[in-house]
Amino acid sequence: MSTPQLVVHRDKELMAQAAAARLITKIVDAQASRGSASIVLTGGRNGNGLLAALAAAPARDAIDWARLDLWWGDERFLPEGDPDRNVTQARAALLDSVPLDPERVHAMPASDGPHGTDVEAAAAAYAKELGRAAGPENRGAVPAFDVLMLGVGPDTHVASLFPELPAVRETERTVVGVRGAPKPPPTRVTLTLPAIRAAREVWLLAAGEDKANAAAIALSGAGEIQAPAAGARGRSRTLWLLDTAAASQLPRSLYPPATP
Ligand SMILES: O=C(O)[C@H](O)[C@@H](O)[C@H](O)[C@H](O)COP(=O)(O)O
Repeated sequence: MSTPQLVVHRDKELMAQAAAARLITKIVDAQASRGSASIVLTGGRNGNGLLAALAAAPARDAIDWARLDLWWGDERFLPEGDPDRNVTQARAALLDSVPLDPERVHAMPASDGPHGTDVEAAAAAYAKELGRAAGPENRGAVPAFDVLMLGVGPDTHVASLFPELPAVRETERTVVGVRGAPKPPPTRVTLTLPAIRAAREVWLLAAGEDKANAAAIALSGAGEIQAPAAGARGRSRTLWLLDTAAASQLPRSLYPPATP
């Protein structure tokens, strides 16, 4: 697993624009080398801010939208179309305005879908969908996502992996249901750390003063059960994208980088 690298931007707007530019390049490169790209989206203000910046970026149409798979790191287990669902917000920010292949937009199940309110059945169905998309080189578990993005919560949660709750301790399953999440809504579906770590690159997004403590804890050697963001690592790259406010409490040894 890769060691985190940090990129600190002046403010959250610039962070969103720079991350969107970075994502366009990643997708175009993956499509050039492998024929298609697979990206895992995150909810939250920063994840949606990035999608809105991508929608406004002139270079966005360098992406071949029909050869892009979109997955989600977590979802609030609510009815289809609920404004609080991550997929609803992503559609409004970007997805509805680009020519994606609907078959390749892998939204997590809604609470009024085929599994009803059974969140574990919904999680198992998503795990199966991921398994179908995974090549044999990935042992059938999850695809080797090109980029998996995660917003970081003020309590160091990522996806719906909250400190000390059972989901963050999962070592076998790739997707689990969450009940009793400290942030509403309490019922959610989430990728687990093993699924997150299958990604080539993991990008953690943190902007604002309320993230400063979480970033400092997660980047200072905390354990992943207490600080889930600390366990979110990519196979070849782990990138923390921060604004100066979120970076303000990082240990001096991490930021600014030491000069040679
Ligand atoms: O499911 C949720 O309740 C949110 O999506 C949450 O997980 C969010 O991603 C982080 O708290 C970061 O949020 P911001 O990017 O809004 O700071």
